[in-house]
Amino acid sequence: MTNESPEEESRAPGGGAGVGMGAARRGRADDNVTILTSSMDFPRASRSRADSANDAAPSFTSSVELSSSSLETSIQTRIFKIIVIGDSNVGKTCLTFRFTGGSFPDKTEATIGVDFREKAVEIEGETIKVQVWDTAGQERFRKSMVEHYYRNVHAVVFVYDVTNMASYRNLQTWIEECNGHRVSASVPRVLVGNKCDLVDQIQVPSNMALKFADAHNMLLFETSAKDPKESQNVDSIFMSLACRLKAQKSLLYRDVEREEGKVRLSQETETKSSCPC
Ligand SMILES: Nc1nc2c(ncn2[C@@H]2O[C@H](COP(=O)(O)OP(=O)(O)OP(=O)(O)O)[C@@H](O)[C@H]2O)c(=O)[nH]1
Repeated sequence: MTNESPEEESRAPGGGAGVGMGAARRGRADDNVTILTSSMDFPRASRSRADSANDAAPSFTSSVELSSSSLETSIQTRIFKIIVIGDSNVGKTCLTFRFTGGSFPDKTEATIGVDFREKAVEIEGETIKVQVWDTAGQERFRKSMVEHYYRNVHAVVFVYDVTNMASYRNLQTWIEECNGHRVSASVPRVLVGNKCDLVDQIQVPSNMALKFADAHNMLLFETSAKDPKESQNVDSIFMSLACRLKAQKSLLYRDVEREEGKVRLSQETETKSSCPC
């Protein structure tokens, strides 16, 4: 299956990985992509209890219950699960907040376990729910949850802080953790350098990050969850993944049809080429 090699599709237009406060992606006017609802912030019981990692488990359970209560909607609407991974304090919560809520949170606390946020978007006429899992960066708040993060994941966003070289160096560890949980190579991954608004404090040069992204077949986004001018670029991180996932699924449908001996491509496959992402 051609789109089972995300490496090719992950390149920014023009061949190389995209970089530079989203310049490569800004030109992609989302003509075929509409954000339908502002956001849905799932109950965040986990934030109020910082005592132990085990406290995170009830929070997860309550979110699962919420999901099953909206089963009817889920049957009609595809859900893409995207997890956001990286060191503590790199801005994972702020990025997910910016995408799902359109704003920068006044105050954040360390994520305990996981927070879920969801946003409905329309891509080529199909409504898709992008479910973002904002994971804890601190080891002590991750322990009991890691298996849940990676289960049935559709895409992964690796985040580092451009003003913190250690957070960049640690990316290798996060990638190893991801691979260690048997996340398939066909699961799209992107790299995000956050806090680009702090121009005087940048420690991670773009070309270094670009090489790393290239070596791992990832698209690179350098952006800022804080800078409102970057909000479209933050949206592009998640929308590019949603578009790729939609395209992948379309090809899967096509392959099923082939197996059944049908030659004609499904309509969804035919519309793939018009996806702006
Ligand atoms: N200047 C600047 N600060 C940011 C940006 N994004 C996040 N921050 C700040 O960085 C700090 C950490 O942000 P979080 O989003 O909570 O970090 P996190 O990666 O979710 O941290 P954990 O939950 O511990 O894993 C907060 O003080 C944010 O206000 C950004 O783009 N620019």
